[in-house]
Amino acid sequence: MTARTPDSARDIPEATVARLPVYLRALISLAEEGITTCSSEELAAFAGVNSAKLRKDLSYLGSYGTRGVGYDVEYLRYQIAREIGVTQDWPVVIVGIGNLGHALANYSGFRSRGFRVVALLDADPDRHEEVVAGLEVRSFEDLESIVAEHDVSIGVIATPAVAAQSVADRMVATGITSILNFAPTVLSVPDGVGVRKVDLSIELQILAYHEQRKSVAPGAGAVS
Ligand SMILES: NC(=O)c1ccc[n+]([C@@H]2O[C@H](COP(=O)([O-])OP(=O)(O)OC[C@H]3O[C@@H](n4cnc5c(N)ncnc54)[C@H](O)[C@@H]3O)[C@@H](O)[C@H]2O)c1
Repeated sequence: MTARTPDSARDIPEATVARLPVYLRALISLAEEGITTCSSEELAAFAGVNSAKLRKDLSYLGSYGTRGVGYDVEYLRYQIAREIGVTQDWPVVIVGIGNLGHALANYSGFRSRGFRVVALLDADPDRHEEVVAGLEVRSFEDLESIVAEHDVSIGVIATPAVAAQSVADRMVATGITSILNFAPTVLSVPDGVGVRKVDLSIELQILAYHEQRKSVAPGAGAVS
Protein backbone atom coordinates (compact mmCIF):
# COMPACT_ATOMS: atom_id res chain seq x y z
CA MET A 1 0.00 0.00 0.00
CA THR A 2 1.35 3.43 -0.85
CA ALA A 3 0.41 7.00 -0.11
CA ARG A 4 0.64 9.96 -2.41
CA THR A 5 0.77 13.57 -1.34
CA PRO A 6 -0.77 16.17 -3.62
CA ASP A 7 2.51 17.76 -4.69
CA SER A 8 4.43 14.53 -4.95
CA ALA A 9 4.96 12.47 -8.07
CA ARG A 10 6.48 9.63 -6.05
CA ASP A 11 4.67 6.89 -4.21
CA ILE A 12 5.94 6.39 -0.70
CA PRO A 13 5.31 3.08 1.10
CA GLU A 14 2.73 3.35 3.86
CA ALA A 15 5.23 2.05 6.46
CA THR A 16 7.57 4.91 5.54
CA VAL A 17 4.73 7.43 5.75
CA ALA A 18 3.98 6.13 9.26
CA ARG A 19 7.61 6.72 10.30
CA LEU A 20 7.89 10.25 8.89
CA PRO A 21 6.11 11.87 11.86
CA VAL A 22 8.53 9.99 14.16
CA TYR A 23 11.50 11.49 12.28
CA LEU A 24 9.84 14.88 12.34
CA ARG A 25 9.39 14.73 16.09
CA ALA A 26 13.04 13.69 16.54
CA LEU A 27 14.22 16.54 14.28
CA ILE A 28 12.11 19.07 16.19
CA SER A 29 13.76 17.90 19.45
CA LEU A 30 17.23 18.12 17.89
CA ALA A 31 16.52 21.62 16.58
CA GLU A 32 15.24 22.66 20.02
CA GLU A 33 18.56 21.49 21.46
CA GLY A 34 20.36 23.74 18.99
CA ILE A 35 21.72 20.83 16.90
CA THR A 36 22.02 21.85 13.24
CA THR A 37 23.38 18.68 11.58
CA CYS A 38 23.09 15.01 12.47
CA SER A 39 24.22 11.70 11.06
CA SER A 40 21.74 9.05 9.98
CA GLU A 41 22.93 6.95 12.95
CA GLU A 42 22.20 9.79 15.40
CA LEU A 43 18.79 10.52 13.93
CA ALA A 44 17.94 6.80 13.78
CA ALA A 45 18.89 6.35 17.44
CA PHE A 46 16.82 9.39 18.38
CA ALA A 47 13.83 8.07 16.42
CA GLY A 48 14.26 4.48 17.61
CA VAL A 49 14.70 2.82 14.18
CA ASN A 50 17.71 1.28 12.50
CA SER A 51 19.82 3.61 10.39
CA ALA A 52 19.58 1.60 7.15
CA LYS A 53 15.79 1.82 7.33
CA LEU A 54 16.00 5.54 8.04
CA ARG A 55 18.30 6.16 5.05
CA LYS A 56 15.95 4.17 2.81
CA ASP A 57 12.91 6.08 4.12
CA LEU A 58 14.57 9.46 3.57
CA SER A 59 15.69 8.47 0.08
CA TYR A 60 11.98 8.46 -0.92
CA LEU A 61 12.03 12.17 -0.15
CA GLY A 62 15.12 12.65 -2.27
CA SER A 63 17.10 13.35 0.88
CA TYR A 64 20.44 11.58 1.07
CA GLY A 65 22.40 13.80 3.47
CA THR A 66 25.99 14.83 2.82
CA ARG A 67 28.75 12.27 3.26
CA GLY A 68 30.80 13.08 6.35
CA VAL A 69 28.41 15.84 7.41
CA GLY A 70 25.05 14.12 7.66
CA TYR A 71 21.67 15.77 7.39
CA ASP A 72 20.87 19.43 7.81
CA VAL A 73 18.34 19.28 10.66
CA GLU A 74 16.32 22.37 9.63
CA TYR A 75 16.12 21.43 5.97
CA LEU A 76 15.21 17.80 6.63
CA ARG A 77 12.58 18.96 9.08
CA TYR A 78 11.12 21.21 6.38
CA GLN A 79 11.23 18.44 3.76
CA ILE A 80 9.43 15.93 5.99
CA ALA A 81 6.88 18.49 7.17
CA ARG A 82 6.16 19.37 3.53
CA GLU A 83 5.81 15.71 2.58
CA ILE A 84 3.39 15.01 5.44
CA GLY A 85 1.53 18.22 4.69
CA VAL A 86 2.10 19.90 8.04
CA THR A 87 3.70 23.02 6.66
CA GLN A 88 0.14 24.07 6.09
CA ASP A 89 -2.33 24.74 8.86
CA TRP A 90 -4.90 21.94 9.33
CA PRO A 91 -8.13 22.92 11.07
CA VAL A 92 -9.42 20.09 13.30
CA VAL A 93 -12.66 19.50 15.20
CA ILE A 94 -12.90 17.34 18.32
CA VAL A 95 -16.22 15.66 19.09
CA GLY A 96 -16.91 14.38 22.61
CA ILE A 97 -15.53 16.71 25.25
CA GLY A 98 -15.43 14.40 28.24
CA ASN A 99 -12.26 13.27 30.03
CA LEU A 100 -10.34 12.47 26.87
CA GLY A 101 -11.73 15.37 24.84
CA HIS A 102 -10.56 17.80 27.54
CA ALA A 103 -7.08 16.29 27.53
CA LEU A 104 -6.86 16.44 23.73
CA ALA A 105 -8.17 20.00 23.60
CA ASN A 106 -5.56 21.07 26.16
CA TYR A 107 -2.68 19.34 24.37
CA SER A 108 -0.40 22.07 23.08
CA GLY A 109 1.52 19.75 20.75
CA PHE A 110 -1.10 19.84 17.98
CA ARG A 111 -0.59 23.52 17.33
CA SER A 112 3.18 23.29 17.01
CA ARG A 113 2.78 20.41 14.56
CA GLY A 114 0.41 22.24 12.23
CA PHE A 115 -3.00 21.26 13.64
CA ARG A 116 -5.33 23.98 14.82
CA VAL A 117 -8.32 22.90 16.89
CA VAL A 118 -11.14 25.14 15.64
CA ALA A 119 -14.07 23.64 17.53
CA LEU A 120 -15.02 21.39 20.42
CA LEU A 121 -18.40 19.73 20.06
CA ASP A 122 -20.51 17.68 22.40
CA ALA A 123 -24.06 16.32 22.35
CA ASP A 124 -24.65 17.02 26.05
CA PRO A 125 -26.18 20.49 26.59
CA ASP A 126 -24.66 20.54 30.10
CA ARG A 127 -21.23 20.69 28.49
CA HIS A 128 -22.08 23.60 26.21
CA GLU A 129 -20.58 27.00 26.92
CA GLU A 130 -17.84 25.48 29.07
CA VAL A 131 -14.57 27.00 27.90
CA VAL A 132 -11.76 24.50 27.31
CA ALA A 133 -8.37 25.64 26.07
CA GLY A 134 -9.88 28.96 25.04
CA LEU A 135 -12.73 27.43 23.03
CA GLU A 136 -16.36 27.26 24.03
CA VAL A 137 -17.83 23.75 23.81
CA ARG A 138 -20.56 23.88 21.18
CA SER A 139 -23.49 21.74 20.19
CA PHE A 140 -22.79 18.80 17.91
CA GLU A 141 -25.57 20.24 15.75
CA ASP A 142 -23.15 23.02 14.76
CA LEU A 143 -20.79 20.55 13.06
CA GLU A 144 -21.91 21.28 9.53
CA SER A 145 -21.59 25.05 9.76
CA ILE A 146 -18.20 24.81 11.50
CA VAL A 147 -16.81 22.44 8.88
CA ALA A 148 -17.99 24.77 6.13
CA GLU A 149 -16.72 27.91 7.85
CA HIS A 150 -13.22 26.57 8.60
CA ASP A 151 -12.91 24.17 5.69
CA VAL A 152 -12.26 21.31 8.11
CA SER A 153 -11.13 17.98 6.69
CA ILE A 154 -9.94 16.26 9.88
CA GLY A 155 -12.20 15.20 12.76
CA VAL A 156 -11.32 13.58 16.08
CA ILE A 157 -13.84 11.28 17.80
CA ALA A 158 -13.65 11.05 21.59
CA THR A 159 -17.20 9.92 22.30
CA PRO A 160 -18.29 6.62 23.85
CA ALA A 161 -18.11 3.71 21.40
CA VAL A 162 -21.89 3.52 20.97
CA ALA A 163 -21.97 7.03 19.51
CA ALA A 164 -18.86 6.86 17.36
CA GLN A 165 -20.37 5.47 14.16
CA SER A 166 -23.16 8.04 14.05
CA VAL A 167 -20.61 10.81 14.73
CA ALA A 168 -18.41 9.48 11.94
CA ASP A 169 -21.39 9.31 9.55
CA ARG A 170 -22.24 12.90 10.34
CA MET A 171 -18.63 13.98 9.90
CA VAL A 172 -18.46 12.31 6.50
CA ALA A 173 -21.77 13.88 5.47
CA THR A 174 -20.38 17.34 6.26
CA GLY A 175 -17.29 16.77 4.13
CA ILE A 176 -14.70 15.56 6.64
CA THR A 177 -12.41 13.07 4.92
CA SER A 178 -10.00 12.06 7.70
CA ILE A 179 -11.00 10.76 11.12
CA LEU A 180 -8.90 10.04 14.19
CA ASN A 181 -10.95 7.62 16.28
CA PHE A 182 -10.26 7.13 19.98
CA ALA A 183 -13.47 5.19 20.64
CA PRO A 184 -12.95 1.44 20.97
CA THR A 185 -14.99 0.49 17.93
CA VAL A 186 -14.36 -0.18 14.26
CA LEU A 187 -15.86 2.52 12.06
CA SER A 188 -17.16 1.92 8.59
CA VAL A 189 -16.66 4.82 6.22
CA PRO A 190 -16.93 5.26 2.45
CA ASP A 191 -13.93 4.88 0.15
CA GLY A 192 -11.81 7.98 0.17
CA VAL A 193 -12.26 8.63 3.89
CA GLY A 194 -9.20 7.84 6.01
CA VAL A 195 -9.56 6.52 9.55
CA ARG A 196 -6.78 6.12 12.10
CA LYS A 197 -7.61 4.40 15.35
CA VAL A 198 -5.79 5.08 18.59
CA ASP A 199 -6.17 2.50 21.34
CA LEU A 200 -3.89 2.79 24.34
CA SER A 201 -5.25 -0.41 25.87
CA ILE A 202 -4.10 -2.38 22.83
CA GLU A 203 -0.62 -0.88 23.21
CA LEU A 204 -0.65 -1.87 26.89
CA GLN A 205 -1.80 -5.38 25.99
CA ILE A 206 1.12 -5.71 23.58
CA LEU A 207 3.51 -4.64 26.35
CA ALA A 208 1.83 -7.11 28.72
CA TYR A 209 2.32 -9.88 26.17
CA HIS A 210 6.05 -9.11 25.99
CA GLU A 211 6.29 -8.82 29.78
CA GLN A 212 4.70 -12.24 30.09
CA ARG A 213 7.13 -13.74 27.58
CA LYS A 214 10.05 -12.15 29.40
CA SER A 215 9.04 -13.86 32.62
CA VAL A 216 8.71 -17.23 30.84
CA ALA A 217 11.90 -16.99 28.75
CA PRO A 218 14.27 -14.18 29.68
CA GLY A 219 15.42 -12.31 26.53
CA ALA A 220 12.43 -13.45 24.44
CA GLY A 221 10.26 -10.42 25.03
CA ALA A 222 12.03 -7.63 23.17
CA VAL A 223 9.59 -5.03 21.79
CA SER A 224 10.49 -3.36 18.53
N1 LIG B 1 -8.00 5.40 22.50
C1 LIG B 1 -7.61 5.43 23.74
O1 LIG B 1 -6.50 5.09 24.07
C2 LIG B 1 -8.60 5.88 24.75
C3 LIG B 1 -8.23 6.29 26.03
C4 LIG B 1 -9.23 6.73 26.88
C5 LIG B 1 -10.54 6.74 26.45
N2 LIG B 1 -10.85 6.29 25.21
C6 LIG B 1 -12.21 6.31 24.68
O2 LIG B 1 -12.52 7.65 24.41
C7 LIG B 1 -13.90 7.85 24.53
C8 LIG B 1 -14.16 8.98 25.50
O3 LIG B 1 -13.73 8.62 26.82
P1 LIG B 1 -13.98 9.62 28.02
O4 LIG B 1 -13.41 9.00 29.22
O5 LIG B 1 -13.55 10.99 27.62
O6 LIG B 1 -15.58 9.56 28.09
P2 LIG B 1 -16.55 10.66 28.72
O7 LIG B 1 -17.82 9.95 29.02
O8 LIG B 1 -15.87 11.45 29.78
O9 LIG B 1 -16.80 11.68 27.47
C9 LIG B 1 -17.54 11.34 26.33
C10 LIG B 1 -18.20 12.61 25.83
O10 LIG B 1 -18.83 12.32 24.57
C11 LIG B 1 -20.06 13.02 24.55
N3 LIG B 1 -20.96 12.37 23.59
C12 LIG B 1 -21.66 11.23 23.74
N4 LIG B 1 -22.36 10.95 22.62
C13 LIG B 1 -22.10 11.95 21.75
C14 LIG B 1 -22.53 12.23 20.42
N5 LIG B 1 -23.37 11.42 19.77
N6 LIG B 1 -22.06 13.34 19.82
C15 LIG B 1 -21.23 14.18 20.47
N7 LIG B 1 -20.78 13.98 21.73
C16 LIG B 1 -21.21 12.86 22.36
C17 LIG B 1 -20.57 12.94 25.98
O11 LIG B 1 -21.53 13.95 26.25
C18 LIG B 1 -19.28 13.14 26.76
O12 LIG B 1 -19.04 14.51 27.03
C19 LIG B 1 -14.48 6.50 24.97
O13 LIG B 1 -14.94 5.83 23.83
C20 LIG B 1 -13.30 5.80 25.59
O14 LIG B 1 -13.43 4.40 25.52
C21 LIG B 1 -9.91 5.88 24.37
